Amino acid sequence: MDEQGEVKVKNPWHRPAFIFLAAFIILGIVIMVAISVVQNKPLPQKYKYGIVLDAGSSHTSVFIYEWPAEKENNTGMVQQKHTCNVKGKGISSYDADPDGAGKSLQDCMVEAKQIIPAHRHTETPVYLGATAGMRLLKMKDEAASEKVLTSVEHSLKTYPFSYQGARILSGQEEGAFGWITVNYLSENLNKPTGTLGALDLGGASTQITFIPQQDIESNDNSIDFRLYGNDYHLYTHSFLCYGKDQALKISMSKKLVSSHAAYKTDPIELRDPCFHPGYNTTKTVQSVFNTPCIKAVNFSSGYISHVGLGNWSQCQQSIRKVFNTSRCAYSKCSFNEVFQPSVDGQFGAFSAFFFVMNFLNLTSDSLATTKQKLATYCSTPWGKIVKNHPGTKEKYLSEYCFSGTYILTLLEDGYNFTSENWKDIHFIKKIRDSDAGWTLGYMLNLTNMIPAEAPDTPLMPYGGYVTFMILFTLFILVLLLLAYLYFRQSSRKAQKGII
Ligand SMILES: O=c1[nH]cnc2c1ncn2[C@@H]1O[C@H](COP(=O)(O)OP(=O)(O)O)[C@@H](O)[C@H]1O
Ligand SMILES: [Ca+2]
Repeated sequence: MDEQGEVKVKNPWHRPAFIFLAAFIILGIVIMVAISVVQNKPLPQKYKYGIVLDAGSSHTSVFIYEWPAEKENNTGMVQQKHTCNVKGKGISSYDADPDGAGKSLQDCMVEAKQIIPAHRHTETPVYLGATAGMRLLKMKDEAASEKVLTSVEHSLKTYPFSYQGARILSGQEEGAFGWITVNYLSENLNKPTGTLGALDLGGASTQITFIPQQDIESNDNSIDFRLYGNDYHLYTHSFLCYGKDQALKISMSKKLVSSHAAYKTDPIELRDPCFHPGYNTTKTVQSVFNTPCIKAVNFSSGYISHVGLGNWSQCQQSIRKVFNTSRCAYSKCSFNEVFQPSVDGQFGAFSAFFFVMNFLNLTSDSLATTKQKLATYCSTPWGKIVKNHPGTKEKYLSEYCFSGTYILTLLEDGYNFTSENWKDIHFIKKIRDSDAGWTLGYMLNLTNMIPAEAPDTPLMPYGGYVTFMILFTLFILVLLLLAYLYFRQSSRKAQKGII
């Protein structure tokens, strides 16, 4: 009994090393909890949806977009989930039958109902934006354009989605939203890298938008944005009547007006270098002159015999007459007295720029080679062209020589691209599986999905966070194990002392 009273048992819990170890563990747990709170990331991911109808001059397309609900303010998160092409022509062609415009959207809207999960329907916004076809109809017959818009509005309101409006976009909006789309999809907006200029060719108008190196001398052509904490000062212009379908009408009307034969023969003969040799089709005068882009003229006949000559250089000469480059009230102009700074940087050329150049296989050649190949293509007999492309719509097929030459002339003589910077034009349809065009930029803007300031970024990327948590947990387990071993050894020593 006395022996026991003499042995001093040292309490291992009071050793400084142990206190240090315990403090370390507590600190570790506190850090882990703090990071978990900051990094809190709910799973599984929920998706949201948005619908934009692109009511173009030639046709309407319905775009369905999808994005993770928690990440809507991060760049590059919205993706195109589905597109549906509305059967028939664009809504502006329903001027004499406005109800038909609304009805034409039915099939694609039913498809949208099937694609978007039902529980998301009521919160899914639907926007319809009409472009140059409706701008022209409004010029020609404002009441008719309003009836068409009312008809599509009634139709869109019958679906379970959240209808947000149907309106005609201005040319500046069309250009600016196209620019936002291509730069959002290329993830250029929150990085210090350069941006991509946007070239959009439609049927009734064409847009050019880019960040210029020099001052913008006309207010009409200037747009300012603040996106993700960066200021953007954009040059943009939309040429109404310079889409490829209207440009073809203008070009044909000029040929008809300048040809004496046009006033005498029946049908009027139009010998056209922009169509293939052997091409010979009867068209109505009305089909060329039915646009506010051309002044009405009286002819001897209501019919045109459109005869192809297949001469590329003559074709280009005739197209040059469509651009007026004689006067400019600014330091520089593109054409028709419109201010345009020198083109600068890389450009994405989409919509009909892509359709035409891709069909002609001219998306990656030098300017000189492009001209040579196009000249050969235009001189190819019509019969051979039809035989070589059995699946292609004859209207598109007959017009590719004109459209290709128009694109070249617009880019070189209109916008002043040269053989040096031709390689900076990238003919594109999609970027990361989403179509280049104004629709995505329009929706991002209206849903406030591009914040003016950069959103707060998490402390560390998700992968890094998971790795950190695993390593940290392992580290703490090892510390606990060491503490246990140390405690056991100390107790044993103490017990040996007792014995
Ligand atoms: O596969 C194709 N080959 C050639 N042209 C096409 C093809 N698909 C669409 N297009 C053309 O692209 C243009 C699209 O213009 P859109 O209808 O968007 O008019 P807008 O933008 O002037 O309102 C039209 O000229 C149409 O004919
Ligand atoms: Ca368009």
